[in-house]
Amino acid sequence: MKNIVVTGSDGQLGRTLKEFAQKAKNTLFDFKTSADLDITNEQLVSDLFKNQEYRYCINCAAYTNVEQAEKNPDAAYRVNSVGVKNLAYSCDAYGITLIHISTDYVFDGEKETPYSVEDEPNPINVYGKSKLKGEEYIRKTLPNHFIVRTSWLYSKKYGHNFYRTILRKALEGDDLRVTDDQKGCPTNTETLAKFILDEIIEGKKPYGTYHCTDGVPMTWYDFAQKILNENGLSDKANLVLDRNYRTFAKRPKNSVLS
Ligand SMILES: NC(=O)C1=CN([C@@H]2O[C@H](COP(=O)(O)OP(=O)(O)OC[C@H]3O[C@@H](n4cnc5c(N)ncnc54)[C@H](O)[C@@H]3O)[C@@H](O)[C@H]2O)C=CC1
Repeated sequence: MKNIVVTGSDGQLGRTLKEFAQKAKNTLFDFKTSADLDITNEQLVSDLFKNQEYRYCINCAAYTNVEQAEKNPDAAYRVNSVGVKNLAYSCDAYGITLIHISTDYVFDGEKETPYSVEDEPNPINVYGKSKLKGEEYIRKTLPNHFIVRTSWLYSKKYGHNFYRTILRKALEGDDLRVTDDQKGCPTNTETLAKFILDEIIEGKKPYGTYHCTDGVPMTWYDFAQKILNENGLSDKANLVLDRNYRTFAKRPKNSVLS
């Protein structure tokens, strides 16, 4: 019987894993929301891991608001770096394998071709820097780890994400102003959840760093078009290419992961 704890289980990936967990055989899941377990609290993490016989920890907990992270870097580092360090230390102490999710935003976006796991990270915003620090703590302290970088993550059912926002605004009849100055691979949380459960845990992949995306590079504008097409809204919605769209945080121009 595999015993798996999922941290940050109230986010879009956590909720997708919860749905998939119902079908998993010979596996016991313990889903911890941010209210059940604050990963920034070292003592709480250690007490929980000491008293349970977990074999894996899937860390879905993160500070994911890229814009807010610029304004409140301490909060981002607390969760994405210190919180991850706490998990890595306790996983090491109690023989637990850590499956941690990271991001395409560890790269600066200057490369013309897709980023491979061997490419040198060089984040250009606080979110990316805080996530890279988390990766580094894991590599330093815990041999039995998987770091899975993904990109432009969305769920059709859960949470706040680009897919759901475009759909909602289109249905409300709002103008959709979207930029095309970044390229990445949108990734459904279902793809990532399957990769974690089927390939990493069941497939027994070797420890290390992996990239997992839906594999089709596009701009945000292309993605918006795809969402509208998929939902039969292309003719009704007013999608406008907005090259003046500015964000507070710098974003990599190309964050396509190989
Ligand atoms: N959303 C995206 O576009 C991308 C996300 N990722 C990564 O994928 C992973 C999953 O992301 P999502 O499901 O989209 O995020 P999300 O924002 O939907 O969920 C994150 C969860 O972490 C929880 N959390 C925050 N602080 C916590 C703390 N101190 N202790 C415990 N839980 C805490 C939140 O309550 C939330 O439920 C994250 O590691 C994220 O960095 C990577 C690339 C892109």
